[in-house]
Amino acid sequence: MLSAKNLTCVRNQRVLFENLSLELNAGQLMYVTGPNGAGKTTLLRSLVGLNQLQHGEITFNQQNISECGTNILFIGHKPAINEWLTAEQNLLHWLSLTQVQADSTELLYKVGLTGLTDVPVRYLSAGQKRRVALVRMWISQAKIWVLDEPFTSIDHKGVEVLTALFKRHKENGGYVIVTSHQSLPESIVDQEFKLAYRF
Ligand SMILES: Nc1ncnc2c1ncn2[C@@H]1O[C@H](COP(=O)(O)OP(=O)(O)OP(=O)(O)O)[C@@H](O)[C@H]1O
Repeated sequence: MLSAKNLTCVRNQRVLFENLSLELNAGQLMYVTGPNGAGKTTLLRSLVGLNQLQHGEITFNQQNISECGTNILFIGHKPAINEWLTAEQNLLHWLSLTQVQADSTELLYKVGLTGLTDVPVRYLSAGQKRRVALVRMWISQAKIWVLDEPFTSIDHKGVEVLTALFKRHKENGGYVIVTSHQSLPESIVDQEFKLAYRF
């Protein structure tokens, strides 16, 4: 179980959230919603230990989240990709950091990036760049996926592909925490967490 207890975060003298607690079980997806500036990104970064909190504790199966690095896949809303390299070169780099054996051509086909072998990422469209960033979901062995706005710039077909991937991850006992300003299919959402804007 992923558990967060009594999280408090203050930014620029504004309390974003206070005594916030949540729990997510294996095989569940949590959809974090809220207006611009409410603190969704801050909450997601906090959940994976990338953000300093004023107060609170986050554990995964009773272990502090800071000790669970290999079990977490975090994809932020800014694509953490090297734009001077091609999609395949980025993918090969990520593969080299894992024990996963995978065919890069097949993976790029799965994410809809076929035929862009020689194109540096900086020349790709916004949606194609997003797809490069998201390819990490296909090679990840992490149980916990924390995804900030994964659907931004992604077309209808791409959203369907991602939704199917979330479903498969859940069926395999994975955890998914996702923010989106687009609505998610109800069938894959187990919990909606509404973050209010605090003044
Ligand atoms: N490191 C930081 N230093 C100062 N202020 C910050 C920092 N990180 C976030 N904030 C502020 O915290 C607030 C919440 O930001 P956050 O990005 O978490 O919101 P959000 O709900 O994800 O918004 P959006 O829907 O627009 O993406 C914003 O007012 C932002 O300026």
